[in-house]
Amino acid sequence: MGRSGPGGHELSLQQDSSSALLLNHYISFFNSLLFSHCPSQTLQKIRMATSPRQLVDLHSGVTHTRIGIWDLYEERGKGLPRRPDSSILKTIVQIRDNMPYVVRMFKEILNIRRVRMLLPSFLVVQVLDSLIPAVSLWCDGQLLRLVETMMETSTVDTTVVIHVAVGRVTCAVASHLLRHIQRRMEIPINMSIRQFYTRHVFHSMARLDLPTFTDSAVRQQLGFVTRPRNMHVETSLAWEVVQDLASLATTTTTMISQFFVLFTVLQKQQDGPLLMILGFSQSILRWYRTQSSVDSFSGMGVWAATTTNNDYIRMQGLQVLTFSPSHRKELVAGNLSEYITSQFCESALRLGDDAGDFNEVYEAHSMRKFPSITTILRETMPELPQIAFMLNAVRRPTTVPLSFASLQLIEHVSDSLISTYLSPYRVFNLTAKFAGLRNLYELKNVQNKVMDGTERFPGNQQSLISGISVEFRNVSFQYSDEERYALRDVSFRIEASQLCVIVGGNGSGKSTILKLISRIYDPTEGTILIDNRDIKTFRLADLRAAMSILFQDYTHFPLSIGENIGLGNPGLAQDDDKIHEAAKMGGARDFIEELPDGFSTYIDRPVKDQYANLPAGVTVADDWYSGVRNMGGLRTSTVSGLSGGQNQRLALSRTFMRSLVTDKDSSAGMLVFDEPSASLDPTAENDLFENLRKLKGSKTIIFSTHRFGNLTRHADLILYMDESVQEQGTHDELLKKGGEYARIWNIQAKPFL
Ligand SMILES: Nc1ncnc2c1ncn2[C@@H]1O[C@H](COP(=O)(O)OP(=O)(O)OP(=O)(O)O)[C@@H](O)[C@H]1O
Repeated sequence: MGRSGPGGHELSLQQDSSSALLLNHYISFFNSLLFSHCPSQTLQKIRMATSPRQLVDLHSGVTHTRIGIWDLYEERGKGLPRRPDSSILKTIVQIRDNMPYVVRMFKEILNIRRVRMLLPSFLVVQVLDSLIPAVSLWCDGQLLRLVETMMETSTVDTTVVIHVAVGRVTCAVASHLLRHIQRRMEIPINMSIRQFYTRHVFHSMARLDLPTFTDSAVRQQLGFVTRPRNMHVETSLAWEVVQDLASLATTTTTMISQFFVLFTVLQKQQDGPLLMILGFSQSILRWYRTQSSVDSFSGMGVWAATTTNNDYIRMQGLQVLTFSPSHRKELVAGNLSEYITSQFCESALRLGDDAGDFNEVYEAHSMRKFPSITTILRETMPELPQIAFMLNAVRRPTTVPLSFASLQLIEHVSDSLISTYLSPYRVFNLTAKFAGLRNLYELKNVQNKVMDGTERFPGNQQSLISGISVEFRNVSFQYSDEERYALRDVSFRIEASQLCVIVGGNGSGKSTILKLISRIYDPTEGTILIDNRDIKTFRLADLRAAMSILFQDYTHFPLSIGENIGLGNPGLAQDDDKIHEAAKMGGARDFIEELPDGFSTYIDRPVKDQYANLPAGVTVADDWYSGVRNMGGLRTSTVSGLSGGQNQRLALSRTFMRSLVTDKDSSAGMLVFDEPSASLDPTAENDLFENLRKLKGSKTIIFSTHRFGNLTRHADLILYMDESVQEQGTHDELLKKGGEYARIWNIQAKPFL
């Protein structure tokens, strides 16, 4: 367990391992009793696990501690700030900087009619509520006076007793009523504010392009603004700020009024000042005790923990494999259950019971140490005022009951005072919320990375009828944070109304070309020309309206099937006839019409029906709910999963929405398909190719695929990709060339022709 210099570390670990070998045989034996459901041969295979604990200096300042299966590395003395930007000065500066956003928020929410009507009344009710503790304290003070008179004269003043009783009951009833009224007003205020800011955030987010939306800094900004703030009630950030500020103001009112009452009550008491000092110092010492214990963990400084224990890592992996629904299909089909159970048991036995997650293991480890003298002293300090009180009581025993009651009263007030004003969390919380408000307002100023152009496209709408030309000139592209180039020095030209098929292996850059054509990204180097002009000069909205793109990783929107298709052309998204026509073109109409709600069916409805708490084992389909479900027309579920091919037909229908509805309405001059036929059955694939061949000559079609088949033979241009364009030409030219394209064609397509 001793320290050693660098290099001695591994050696001493091994020594410890061997000395623990015998012990672990016994551990394994006991474990075998525990894990009796594990196969017997498992037990024979068990090797020894050791949990040596060592403290070894790796290099100056960094210590390594072995805690069970975990390796903890600490850089002592290099304290991390307890919270980022936690200095008082920084906090004040942050609050000052963010104040304009808070003022703006107040102005805006007061423009909402319902809020303008309810918020002032809400604040008045809150202030009234905050005065109740002072009234209640006054009643307590009257009780103290009663005790005092009782001790002096041995009589009880019944009028005071009645006053106190009535006062207390009134306080309780008033408090309950005021809270009820607050809650009643709070819900509609919150709903109105939330609606207002949801619209604001929705607009700011919907306009973001892909590189900006996926940028980590933007995601952080979005996260703070959009994450659900409360598990049960979805409150808005703005409302939280209002609530926090109001609560700060009302707590201050409570404190001042309580102080005033306390002062009035105690000034008539002989040892009042002493009791004040004792009561407050007790609260401060108690606060200090809790603060110090909060400090102790962060006092560890910079640290990191890891485990290299294969058994532990594998056990975690096996648990995920077993409990996650996403692996269940393969687990069952692969007949894996017996194997993974035996593997899990083996690893569990080797590990023993002391392996757990780092926090648990660390806690167990730190509990072994005895508390230090300073910790014990710190724990006992809050008792000192009580001792002083008792010493004083010995001097004047007759005042004990009254002084004791007063002391309790003072402590109650001082405890809540200190926890309110000395709590750093409250201040930091408010500062963080102010910063969140700033993020919320700044969201609409986030600049998209793909800059918009200024020129209209096309200059003449009629020109789209004969397609769009595309040219890549020495284009290279790197995804952000990737070292590798996805495309390197790519050059080609597709003339207007040509059919171009891009082929190549996985990761060869086919999809990336399509993303650059639609300006999802801009090239890192080189230029893309559309109709002989730099693509960056055109307005993005025009460019995208002139193209119809089907991405490989097509997703369904959480909307109805009809709207999913309709959104292929937002201008016609409400036109049912066109949607049906597009569905027919995509080969989806027949199966959609068989669905329970036809084109109105949701594949995965974003709002779930609510049912009374289901007892274990009872499903929604059971009789209990049939009455309400039949009456309300509730369905057991939305459409349960579509096949891969049906999904692809929906995707094609969405693409056809823009391009093929009717020639008159069609605004797209270019159709771009990224591997659209992989899951289609042969008939559907054939229908698709027929449709595309018919369009040849009137629209530019770019089609990316792994499959060398019918379409490549009809292509005006084939690009064979592997990071850059390896071969290009027509089918016959490339076959004649006898390169990679010809080789793969011979393997893949020729035997079927
Ligand atoms: N969003 C991304 N972020 C980082 N790298 C990416 C991203 N998308 C693709 N890549 C990388 O860029 C390269 C080209 O990918 P691309 O998707 O263009 O290939 P592909 O030819 O379409 O492949 P496949 O046939 O498998 O669909 C690959 O190395 C891939 O890993």
